Formats: sequence, structure tokens, C-alpha cells
Amino acid sequence: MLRFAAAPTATTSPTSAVTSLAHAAHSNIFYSSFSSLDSISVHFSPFIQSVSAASLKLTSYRVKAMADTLSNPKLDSKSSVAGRRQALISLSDKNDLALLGRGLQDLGFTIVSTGGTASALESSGVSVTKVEELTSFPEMLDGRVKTLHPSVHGGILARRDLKHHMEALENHGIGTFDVVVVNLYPFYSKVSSSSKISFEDGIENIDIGGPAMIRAAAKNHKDVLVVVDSEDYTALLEFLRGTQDDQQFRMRLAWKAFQHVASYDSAVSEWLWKQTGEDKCPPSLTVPLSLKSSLRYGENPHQKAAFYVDRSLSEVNAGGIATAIQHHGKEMSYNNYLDADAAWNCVCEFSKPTCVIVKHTNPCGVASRENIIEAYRLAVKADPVSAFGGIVAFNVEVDEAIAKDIREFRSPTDGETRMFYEIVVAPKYSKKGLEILRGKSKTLRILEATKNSKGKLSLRQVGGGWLAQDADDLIPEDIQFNVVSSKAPQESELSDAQFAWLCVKHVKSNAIVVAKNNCMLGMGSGQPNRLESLRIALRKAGNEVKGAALASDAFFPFAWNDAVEEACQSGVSVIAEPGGSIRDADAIDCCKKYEVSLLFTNVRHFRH
Ligand SMILES: NC(=O)c1ncn([C@@H]2O[C@H](COP(=O)(O)O)[C@@H](O)[C@H]2O)c1NC=O
Repeated sequence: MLRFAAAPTATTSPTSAVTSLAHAAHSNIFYSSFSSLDSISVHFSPFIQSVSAASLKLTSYRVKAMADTLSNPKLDSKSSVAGRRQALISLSDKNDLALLGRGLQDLGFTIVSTGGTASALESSGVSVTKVEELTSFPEMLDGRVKTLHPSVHGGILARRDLKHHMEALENHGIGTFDVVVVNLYPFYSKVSSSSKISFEDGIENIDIGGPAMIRAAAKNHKDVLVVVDSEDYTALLEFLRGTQDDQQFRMRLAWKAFQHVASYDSAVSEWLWKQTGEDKCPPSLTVPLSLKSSLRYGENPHQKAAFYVDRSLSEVNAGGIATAIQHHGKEMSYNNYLDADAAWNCVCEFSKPTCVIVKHTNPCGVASRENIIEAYRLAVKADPVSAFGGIVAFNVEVDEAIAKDIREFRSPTDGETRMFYEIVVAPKYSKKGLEILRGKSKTLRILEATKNSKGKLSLRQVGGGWLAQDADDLIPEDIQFNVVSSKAPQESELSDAQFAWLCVKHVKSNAIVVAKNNCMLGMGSGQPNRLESLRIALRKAGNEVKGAALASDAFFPFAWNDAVEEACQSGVSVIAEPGGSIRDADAIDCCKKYEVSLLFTNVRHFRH
């Protein structure tokens, strides 16, 4: 049954319509253009009155387009098969479009484009055929359907090496595409922009036709070059100017195309999951990552490594070390990233001007002072041996004065050796401060980072899977320090305990921190038993332990003749721990005996 017939309109007479259709049917284009349109049936008079005005307009358009198609030498169905190459360009981001269009035109390509892209090409003096002319359909449904048509997808997907594929194209008057250049609706920037976008606008910014073309071209990369990134235009043109084919080049473009669509879809699904209002971890997760840099090696020289930036919507403007600017120094290594991240995460949690020094992801020196030079010196003093070769982080601007101190300060261990660091990280540098630090050493990496945002999902790899959890965002202000001992802490002791608490959260378990007057005095980290961590922390604090606060990331399983009693005997005046042990009563009794304040936080800060 004939599913579609032209209706007479003001612009198309029945006779010319019939002539056009007969012509179209003869050339086989008729079938390829109209065969799928069961829903729009238009009949000749006397039923003409029942046809809606919209259908008539559309019909008229199609018949006209058909006639244009037939008289358009650029769309000769055999042209591309016979050697005339066609490129399909459909771009939301029209950056460098003129360069691409002119380049392809100079190479003799026939260019087919969607509406906005075609107009932009025409205004750059590039001659172009609109996709509508090819499909004999107007772009419709507000652009939801433009290129979703066999005349487009047949021309992309046909295998040139299969006779029946090429015959099918020929039978239906479809020309092949050799090049497909598409970039997608800017969904990512729209939904992540600071101005709130409505749900409906978000939906309309999901590109459908673009990914379909990209996927089709990437699948058929053996014969179709697919480009999704304006950075690749020059390479594409150079390739086309050359005489050698290169399947590797084609395959790389195809890989990039699939990766591009996968990242795009992951942003769409991430956004949709958020719209559902669910606050559980999603049942499945795709994380788009893009290479920031290839690293010289991983944790050790025999391990290959790279650093990727997380392009999830939740990471847009989320700050952190991945987006830090490196002003100076040797390239960042795998371990540098880990350590810089640990130092930056820690220092960002303090509200007062603070310096944190990290070694192997553990803060070994932390101090807060109005005078940042003082804070820096105290942070070094906490453990000068560990601080040597460490990462120094500040939560305030590095100006000339502090930069000079970082350059000149000598190790408190011998008073002679100038301190050496791998990295300095800060939110800001004064011009002079940066200049001075640059002069400290060629290798010193100087990073400028923005503060991490809270409320993020943290992911970590284990064999065969990933663990996901909320980031540990709690700070002392968010929690209660409940006094469970007979002696209540003085205000300064409570403040010391809160400072120690914030530090201990960033130390690897089992973690113990001794602190006083906004300064870390000692820490024990990563020991498989808490008592050992405690002993290390107390030893580092030395005589200064008297009257200090001690924080433990998790409860003490034993008190008498164990960690709590040793802590009390050392002279600390207050202990902060989560509580929750079956021997909590022992810890309380022990603190009573030694007249030490004991605070239960009911919050644990394991860091494995
Ligand atoms: N619906 C379709 O058939 C369709 N085909 C191509 N697009 C997109 O339209 C954009 C280009 O549109 P224009 O050339 O009109 O500015 C491209 O980002 C392309 O990915 C489409 N739009 C959305 O799905």
C-alpha cells in the first residue's frame, strides 16, 4: 500500500505533485524518504478537507524537497559512491567550524549539515546542503528529530566491502558519508551552570541524534572518519590531504567518539539520578574520567601510571588537588598527588590560618596561628625529621614574608640544614611570594588549589570492585564532646581536644594525636595496634605532653595497663575518643583515678 501521497496545496498543484512523486518513485528516493511514515496519511481530493493544515504544509515541503533533491547535483545518489566524498557536519559548539568547512570544501567534499551548522557554514562562504534536503523532511519537534533518518544513517553505516549494502544504498538513492563531525548539545555546561536550569530545559538539552551519528560513524570507522573534538580538525584535514590510509588513526577517532558519548551519557544519567531525589548510592555508576597527565611512574618506578580528572557533574567546581594550578617545579608524581591531596584536604578543614605538613599522606605537623609564619615553624617543629621532604599546605595566601621563611628556615634538628620540600600548596600566592618560592629550588612544585567542596561521594578501588561512601565531612563543630569523666575540661583543654580531633581525622588508623594550644605535638599513625600508635605519639610529643590533649580516632579496647592508663600516666590533661567499647567503664574509671578529663564524641574517624 502506498503509505504517503502528496496533497495539493497552494504551492504544489496536484499535477506537479504527482509528477514529482512519480519522479521520486522512479529514482527510488521516494521509498527511502517516506516509507516509515504510517501515521501521516494524506489523500487526494475528495478527502482533502480532512487533512490538517500542518500535514499539508509538511507534504508541500516534502514534495518540494523531493524535487530539489532530484535536481541537486550535489545529492546525486551515486556521487559519493562514484568517488565524490561527502562530509556530515552537525555542531552545537561551532568553534573552528569555518576552518573545518573550508578545509573540507577545498578537498572537494560535499558538505551536508543540520540547520544552525549549515547557516554558520554558509556565512563563512562554504557551500552546504541541508540535511532536510537529503531526508526530504524538515527538522521537526523542536529539533528532536533532524538527522534520524535512513538517508543519513544508511550513508554512515553501510559497509563498503559488502555488495548488498552498497546495492541497498544505490536502490534507495543514498550516498555514503566519509567523514562525520558532530559535537553534542551542551548538556554538561547547561546543567552545571550556576544559573539554575529547569528540568524541562535539562531534558531538551539531551542530544539524541548527535550520539546516534557519532556511534554509527565510530562503528563504521573502517570507512568513516568520526570527529567529536575541534582539537582534531587539523589532524583530520591533514589526514585527508595525505595519500595513505591509516586504520590506527581511524580507530583512535572511533575510540574517542565512543568515550565522548559514554561520558555524555554518564552526565545525563548522573543528573537524572539526582532529579529522582534518591539519596542512596545509585544502583550502577559510570564515572567519566579524562587524562590530566601521564605520570613518569606509579608508586614505584616499575609501575605505569597516569592521573585522571573526574568529570562527574558532582565534581564541577568541587575544587581539590585535581584542578590545582602548578606554577612551578618538577612534574607531579603519583605519590605527590596522594600527598598533596592529603595535605590540602587537611588544611582546608581549619578555619584559622593554618599550616599542615604531610609525609606519606599523614599530617606530621599541624599548627594554627594568626601569624602564619609562626604556624609554619610550629608545624615543622612537631616532627622536623618527617617534615623534611614533605608537603607544606597553607589555607591562607603565601606572601613574601612566609615565602622567605619557607626558603630560609633551617631544620630545628640541627639548626643548619635548610628545610627541603616536595610541594607547597596554598589557595593563593602574592606575586613576590611566588617569585621567592620559585627561587627556592627548580624542583619545588608550587600548587594553587581551590577549597574542596563537601558532600561528595568518595570512591576507592579494591580487587574487582569499588567501594563508595560519603566523604568524612564531619568537623568538631558538628559533634558533641560529652564529658564522661568526673573532671570536666577547662575551656582551653576542650579547644585543644577539638584541635587534636580535627588532626586525628586525617591520620591513618590506628591514629593518635597529641596537641596543645592549636599545635600538633606528636602523632602515631597506621600501627596495627592502638597502644603502639599511642606510644609513638607520646614519644614525639616528649616533655610537652604535660597538660596536652590526646585524641584517638577509634575507641580504646583496653584501659588498665594499656593505652588509656599510659596516656594518663604521660601527663595529658584530656582524652577525646569516640567511646563504644565494652570496656568504656574501665577507661572512665582510669581517667577518674588519674584526674584526666575523658570526652566521648560518639563519632569515629577511621582512615584505612
Ligand atoms: N535530533 C536529531 O536528529 C539531531 N541531529 C543532530 N543533532 C544535534 O544538533 C546539533 C547541531 O544543530 P544545529 O546545526 O542546528 O546548530 C548538534 O549538536 C547535533 O548533535 C540533533 N539533535 C538532538 O538530538
